[in-house]
Amino acid sequence: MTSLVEKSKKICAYAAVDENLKPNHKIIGIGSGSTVVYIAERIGHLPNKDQFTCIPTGFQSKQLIIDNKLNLGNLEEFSKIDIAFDGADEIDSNLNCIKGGGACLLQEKLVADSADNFIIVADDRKSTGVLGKGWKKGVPIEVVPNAYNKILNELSKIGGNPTVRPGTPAKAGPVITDNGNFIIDCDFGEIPVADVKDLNSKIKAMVGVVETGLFVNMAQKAYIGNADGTVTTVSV
Ligand SMILES: O=C(CO)[C@H](O)[C@H](O)COP(=O)(O)O
Repeated sequence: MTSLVEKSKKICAYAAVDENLKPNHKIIGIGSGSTVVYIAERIGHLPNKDQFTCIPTGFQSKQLIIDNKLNLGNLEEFSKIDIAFDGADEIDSNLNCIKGGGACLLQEKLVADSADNFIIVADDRKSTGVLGKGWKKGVPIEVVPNAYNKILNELSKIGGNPTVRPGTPAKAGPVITDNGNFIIDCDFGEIPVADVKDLNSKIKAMVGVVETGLFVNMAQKAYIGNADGTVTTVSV
């Protein structure tokens, strides 16, 4: 039986596609995770699906595009994306997000940054208003492998509690991203909305950091699927 959470992922994803994908859109960014599965599914059901080229944010995303028989593109060829849809691990009241729970944050941020419209889809557990309130695993940070120890020290110095994400039990040693890097998850406790941008800049300034999972002022809209079957839309 489909769980309420799964249903809420589906309704928000379907609503996001139905209300935002326009006839003039040609290039679509497809994010990663379990909620965007329904984004690809919905686009795959459209009679005009052949008019779109979809840009993936990682291995799983690429498979979603292929499985739904959508046209697959890449950022090298299409550097300007009309609209991108993605999930989130947590969303604050300004639509800043923590992303990277699935270790795809670098490609996700590249696609979001290239998109004219960036739409978040998530079930209502993710919309807490303050980053770090519900998502307790920390901010995902992609780092060059041989810099991890240096960056662990630097993150501790700015008040974080960092750990290298383990690949166990599937793999001994750290998770390796689609880009061949490590992920550090760094808990900063609750991050006030006014502090998110500054924290992101501090982490980005550390040499060896490739990208952070803090998506600051990137999303224009979020579609939140509620357990009662309704969808809440938030815009900035
Ligand atoms: O950032 C991500 C992957 O890196 C995902 O978008 C995020 O983890 C949300 O996933 P889900 O829709 O399964 O909750």
